[in-house]
Amino acid sequence: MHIVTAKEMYEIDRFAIEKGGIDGRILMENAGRAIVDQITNLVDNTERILVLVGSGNNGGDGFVIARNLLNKGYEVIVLQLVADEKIKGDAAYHKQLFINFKGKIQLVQEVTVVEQYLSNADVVIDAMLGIGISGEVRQPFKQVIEVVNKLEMLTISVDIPSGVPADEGVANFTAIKADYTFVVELPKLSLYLEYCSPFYGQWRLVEIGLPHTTFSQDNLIETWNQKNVVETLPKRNRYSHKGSHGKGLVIGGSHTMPGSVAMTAKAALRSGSGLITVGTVQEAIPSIASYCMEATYISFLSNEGIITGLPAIDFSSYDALAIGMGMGRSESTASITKKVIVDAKIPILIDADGLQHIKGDLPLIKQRQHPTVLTPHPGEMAMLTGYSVKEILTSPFKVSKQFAREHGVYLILKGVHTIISDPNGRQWVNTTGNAGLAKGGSGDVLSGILLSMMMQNQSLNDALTNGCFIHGASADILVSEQRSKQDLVATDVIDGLTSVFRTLI
Ligand SMILES: NC(=O)C1=CN([C@@H]2O[C@H](COP(=O)(O)OP(=O)(O)OC[C@H]3O[C@@H](n4cnc5c(N)ncnc54)[C@H](O)[C@@H]3O)[C@@H](O)[C@H]2O)[C@H](O)CC1
Ligand SMILES: [K+]
Repeated sequence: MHIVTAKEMYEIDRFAIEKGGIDGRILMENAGRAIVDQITNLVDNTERILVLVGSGNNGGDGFVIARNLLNKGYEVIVLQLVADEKIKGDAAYHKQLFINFKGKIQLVQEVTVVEQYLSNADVVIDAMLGIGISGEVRQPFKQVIEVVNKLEMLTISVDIPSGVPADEGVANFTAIKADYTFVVELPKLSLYLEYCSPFYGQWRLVEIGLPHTTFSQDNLIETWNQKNVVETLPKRNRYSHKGSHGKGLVIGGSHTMPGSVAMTAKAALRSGSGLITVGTVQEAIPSIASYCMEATYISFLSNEGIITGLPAIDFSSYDALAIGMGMGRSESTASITKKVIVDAKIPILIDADGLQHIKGDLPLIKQRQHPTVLTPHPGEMAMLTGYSVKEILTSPFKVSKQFAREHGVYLILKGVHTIISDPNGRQWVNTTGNAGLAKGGSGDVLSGILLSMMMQNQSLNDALTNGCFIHGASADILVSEQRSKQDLVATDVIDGLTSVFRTLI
């Protein structure tokens, strides 16, 4: 499903009205009624409802909601926070309908008066500001937002919690902290920004009759969900053999960090790879092999438990490789990473310490004729780009698209909402995963799943989006059935893969 910016949402709206011929007042009616259907599941009609409306169409939705709740026997008051003349067009039409239906509207701009009304209500519907917000929230909205947040009453936002920007790039704002948000037709970008999404509370889309098209193909951002995985993940052929599912190489590990490559290898095997070989230091092989008996091993030259030399490897005998996990950050591991980037004429995934090593070698990556996948978390992304972590979290879509295009890489920016970008600038947001994954080793497991997916018979975009989905889905199933976010560890996520493959896909 497309994720839209405010500009794209307005384009779709304009298309529906101007080319499609649908009346904007009907869209507003549809929005309000669809949201009322949701509200009636949450609130019973003995509760007193206060609807806060602003000057735009978000306020217009508020009038439709108020009228339809009134029709259903709810006690509703609308507090209009702007002067009458500010309410125009479709919103004015629906305001008039509410009046005709004997609805009560109070024009209030004093925050103390708003506070009195709030103290006599059980539920507040926030229809102050929608996707049309620009700049900092002005008065009286700012104070009203602060009062609503302080009271901690059930708060339901229309389309977007008032004050939250629709798009990325705005780091500081004052906004309603909603319990529920009913998002009109398509998800807005800010739903997938970790500093904005908590404001939405629980959210759901409501359909109002708009087409799900976006017009600027340049900016395609989509969610990747179970339906997409089911459609794209290749089925295992009855007549396939181990060679049909990929032969992968994992390079990394050190004497003090054997677990990382062990988890990558095991996760790759548990996600369908045919054969996995681990290239690591001699000292680490016995412990890794006892955990991952299905893999084969290449012993790398080492000194004090750190890889120092790359043996002769025929990279062309592998379908893909992953490098960097637990490798350490020495000069020798840096030069090995560089050599692999140049010599291996196969798809490569670079993670963890490998990412630290490539900062100065990005031109080498651009020259590669085979795909390169980078899997940074925001801290590593900051290291690679020179932006601060805050800047990356404020504009993760823009920063990752720019980077993927500029360096010709597939980029997986890991986070609460992992963003997958391809070298053409297309982007997807993963929809699975939970806070239980914020632990050491999660990234190693993800790398293994991705390596495996890269070797199956699917496009690289599908492989990476499917891999991210499967990783998060394993954690989600575990947390809902046997583990908690507290005790979940990375190896559980490998064990949980079986539930994902058996039940979800
Ligand atoms: N197709 C759709 O998506 C539909 C959406 N609907 C709803 O309409 C809003 C968007 O409406 P719009 O009139 O464009 O903007 P807003 O209501 O969000 O607000 C504009 C309003 O607010 C004033 N304003 C702007 N910035 C600020 C600020 N910083 N502080 C205070 N006031 C501000 C501005 O002057 C305008 O008057 C969308 O979210 C949906 O809820 C339709 O109902 C159905 C179709
Ligand atoms: K709102």
